[in-house]
Amino acid sequence: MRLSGRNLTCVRGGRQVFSGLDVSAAAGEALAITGPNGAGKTSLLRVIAGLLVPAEGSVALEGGDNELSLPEQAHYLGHRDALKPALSVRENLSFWRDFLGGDTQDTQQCLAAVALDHAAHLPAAYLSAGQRRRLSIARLLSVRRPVWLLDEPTSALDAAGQALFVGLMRDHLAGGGIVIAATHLPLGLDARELRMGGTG
Ligand SMILES: Nc1ncnc2c1ncn2[C@@H]1O[C@H](COP(=O)(O)OP(=O)(O)OP(=O)(O)O)[C@@H](O)[C@H]1O
Repeated sequence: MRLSGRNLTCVRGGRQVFSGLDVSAAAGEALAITGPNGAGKTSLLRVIAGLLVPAEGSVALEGGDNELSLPEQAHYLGHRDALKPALSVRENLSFWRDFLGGDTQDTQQCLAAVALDHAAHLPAAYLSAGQRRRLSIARLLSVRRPVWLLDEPTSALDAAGQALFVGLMRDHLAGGGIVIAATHLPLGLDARELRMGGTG
């Protein structure tokens, strides 16, 4: 399996954010997208996730499931944790698992994997920033998808949370998954780097 984007150009608000960009990652590989604020890291992730249409170029996943589109085979973990504050931790995760569908996993086990099982009954509104991030990470586990697109995934995580997440990324890579992460911090695992330049 290989994800490849060719000759990608992204225009936002009438301004070219990047152009002629190639990006690729093979099964079992982590790619760290780095660069200064405004370089276009989030924009690139959103193009790969199918949330932004590139002005030029295209992205494809070779060797994936031919019946599914790339966005259907990818998780996008953005800056903001997409949680419903009035729902409990468990209900939030169940919602995402049912919404995303496909190869679903046991909710309680996913919460245990991010050390949130003790808080399963709490409304998401009560969670700390780090706990909200852990719940978002549990979404990656609740439905198996080969491509993880992560925007600053370790923001708000404490040292234990970062170590836990590194372990989950390693497991995902060992299972033939792909990780593409926009980050200002080292990912904590072997990763190829794609450095994006600032455009001022
Ligand atoms: N909705 C939008 N409309 C217009 N311009 C936008 C929009 N979203 C982002 N941009 C612009 O696109 C450029 C790239 O933004 P992007 O968020 O991709 O950068 P980034 O590298 O992820 O930055 P950071 O490190 O600060 O997260 C910025 O100049 C930003 O102002």
